[in-house]
Parts: sequence; C-alpha cells; structure tokens
Amino acid sequence: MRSFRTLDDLPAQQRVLVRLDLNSPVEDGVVQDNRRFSRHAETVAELAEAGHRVALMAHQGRPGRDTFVSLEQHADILAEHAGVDVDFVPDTFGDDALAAIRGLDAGDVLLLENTRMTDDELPEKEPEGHAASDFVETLAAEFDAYVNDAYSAAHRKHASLVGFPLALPSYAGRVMQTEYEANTAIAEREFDGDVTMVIGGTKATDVIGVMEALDETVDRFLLGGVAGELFLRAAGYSVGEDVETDLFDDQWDANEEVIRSVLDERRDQVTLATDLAYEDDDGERAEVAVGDIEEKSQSFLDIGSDTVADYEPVVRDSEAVFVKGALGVFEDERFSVGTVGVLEAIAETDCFSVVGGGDTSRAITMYGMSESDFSHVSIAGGAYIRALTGEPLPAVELLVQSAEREA
Ligand SMILES: Nc1ncnc2c1ncn2[C@@H]1O[C@H](COP(=O)(O)OP(=O)(O)O)[C@@H](O)[C@H]1O
Ligand SMILES: O=C(OP(=O)(O)O)[C@H](O)COP(=O)(O)O
Repeated sequence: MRSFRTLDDLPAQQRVLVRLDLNSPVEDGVVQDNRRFSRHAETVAELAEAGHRVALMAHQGRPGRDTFVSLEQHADILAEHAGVDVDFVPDTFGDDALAAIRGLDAGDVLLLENTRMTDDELPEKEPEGHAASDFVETLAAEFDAYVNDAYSAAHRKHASLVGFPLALPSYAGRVMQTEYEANTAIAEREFDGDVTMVIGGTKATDVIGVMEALDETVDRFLLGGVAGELFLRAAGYSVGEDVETDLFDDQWDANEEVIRSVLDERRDQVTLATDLAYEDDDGERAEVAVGDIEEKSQSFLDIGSDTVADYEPVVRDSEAVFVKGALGVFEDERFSVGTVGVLEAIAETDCFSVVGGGDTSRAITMYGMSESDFSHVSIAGGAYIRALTGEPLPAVELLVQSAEREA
C-alpha cells in the first residue's frame, strides 16, 4: 500500500519546518481556543521534546474576511496546550523570519506569521510552480525536513502544503497520521442501512462539490446553513442572496449549475428546510416558512423548528450519519436549535456517526455533549468529506510521493 513517512522515521536533531492547521473562529478579534490547538500540540510537544529545532507555519482566515488575522494569539494558545514555549515572529519568510529561524536552539519552537499573508501562498498553481516560489525556496534552504500535520487543509493546493514536499524530505505529523488513518477507514466502510449526510456551514462550495461524488454512498442529504439556502434559492424561494453578508452570491455563481443538476436528477435524496429562523426587531429568534418569504430582506441564521422536527427522525432511522457544517449560527444560542437538535439526535442513537469541521465540532463541547457520543469527531471539514469520496487529497499525495522518491 502507498503511504507516507511519519515522525517515527524522522532523523534526530533536525531543523524542521512544520505545517499545522490552526485556522480558528475569531470573535471580536479574539481567537477562540478549539480542538485544533490541543490536537496539534501533541505533534509540537513531541518534536520539541525530541530536541529538534522547530518552526511552525499555519494559516488563519481568508484575505478580506474578519477572521484574516495575525497568528500572534495562536502562539500563546498553542504554548498552553503543548506545555512548551512558542515564540512568534510577525513575518513569513523575510529577514525577521530568517533571523528568528537561525536563532533556534534544540527544542525551541517558533511560529511564523499567517502563511496567507504572503502573496506566494494562495495562487492556483501546480506543486512544481509553488516549489519554485520565493516563499518555498527561501524557507526550504533553512531546514532539513518538512512535516505536514495539517490534514484539515490537505484538500488545498497551497504553497505551504504542496510546495515544500518537493523541496525537502517530508513526513506526516501525528494529526495528519491519525486523521488520515481514521478518515480513510471510514471512507472504506460499507453500511446496510440508510446513510445520511447533514450539510451546512458557510463553505458551500466545498460541500456541494462533493455531493455528486457521494450520491452512491449517501442516501439522504439534510441541508441547512449557507448551502441549504443556495439549494432553496435554486428551488425558487427568495433566500440565499447577499443582503447583510457576502456569503452567498459568489458561491451561487460557482455552484448554481451543480445545484440545479442535483435538484433535477436527485430531488428525492435532498431534503431542504421548510422554515428558517432570523433575528426580529426586538432581537428575538423568529421563524418563517420558506414559502412565506416574499423577498430576502434579512439574514437567516438557522433552520426553523419544523425543519428540525423533520430532520430528527431521519437521523434516528439512519445506520450512519456524517455531519459537515453547522445548520445555523450555533455560536449564538438563539440560533443553535438546528445544529444542537440534530447533533443531540445523533448522540442519542447508536448509529455510526462522524462530525467534522473546525467550527462545527465546537458545538459538541459548547452545548454539553461529549466527543464519546459520536464515533469520530474530526478537526477536518472539507478534507474529511473529500476523503469520503475516495479521491486523494493533494497534500497527502505529495507526502506519499516524497516517501517514494526517498525510498
Ligand atoms: N445561515 C448561516 N449564516 C451564516 N453562517 C452560518 C449559517 N449557518 C451556519 N453558519 C456558520 O457556519 C460555521 C461553520 O461553517 P464551516 O466553516 O463551513 O464549517 P466547519 O469549519 O465546521 O467545516 C459556523 O461557525 C456557523 O456559525
Ligand atoms: O478550516 C478549514 O477547513 P474546514 O472549514 O473545511 O474545516 C481549513 O483550515 C481550510 O481553510 P480554508 O477553507 O479557508 O481553505
């Protein structure tokens, strides 16, 4: 079987460049602690305790969004979980970053600035193109090895994920290793009974893109969140358009064709919300049937109570349930009804269940459920549902190729 190398194969006393995924919710400028920190802390502590010189890369948010912030706060949260000091340098690969990297002693850990703050990170390029960028060439010259621990970003072809494995001997970190093993095993499972996928969240393109590939595996899709509104828009309802946010129109343009084709060919597999919730003039949760919405004049923030009542029995009758994305803005208790109702229904049954996504898995802890109520809680969202299709993840593929080259 093709596989990558892990930290068990890493030679001693290396200068190691490590890619983590610390992408986190940010509320009023404050980075929120979440499972990604505690999980990656294990890899970081292992590398530091082994006496390597460790420089960490990670991204946060997307340019133009409120969550696109510096990694300064991440260093402190990570240090607390890892039990080792994590220095931070507000630079990606300039002189300040290089000076900090060259100053590392054995066992030291340094976090570099948000990779998406360099222009070289995000352009759509093949791995060879990324490997030839200034960013990759400059940093790679400072290290002996590259460790990718960012399974949850492994579906992206960005420089920090696919460029470095062409430039340095490359290894999977502990999170990459365990998430890859768990998600690959899950993708290979077969179920006799109904398989349901709950789809929500804000990253509609990631989930809609895999719905067609999963139509043989999944019997029923239950929709909410931004993806759900886009489907309702295609079904002729006055929702899924940008009024107060810019979450919808670009994703509509990118996905309209696929959404219409899914609705034309597999309407019976897709269950859409029949009512939605919004904040009324008094700041209270209010609900409206989708058929009664005449024009979109406010943001909808959750599926409605009737929809939750329709979704719960579907979940209870399923043999397996996969969740990707929240059904509403659950961080605000008024709009947590859909997400929590469906997660509690899953937790109460003995179906095989997977909950994915850095944001969505937070709802489990926030609302008093336990990770042990679910078969697997993944810190990956888009990567885990892509893995369910059996398609390789670009960053994993590059780790495998690195191992094959060095064999
Ligand atoms: N209708 C909605 N409008 C805006 N945001 C929503 C809506 N429904 C869900 N969300 C948000 O989606 C986020 C999770 O989405 P996403 O980033 O796609 O998932 P994850 O990070 O879990 O993979 C939650 O933080 C939630 O607040
Ligand atoms: O949070 C992430 O993905 P997820 O929301 O699908 O779990 C990853 O950090 C990827 O981030 P991106 O979707 O901005 O490329």
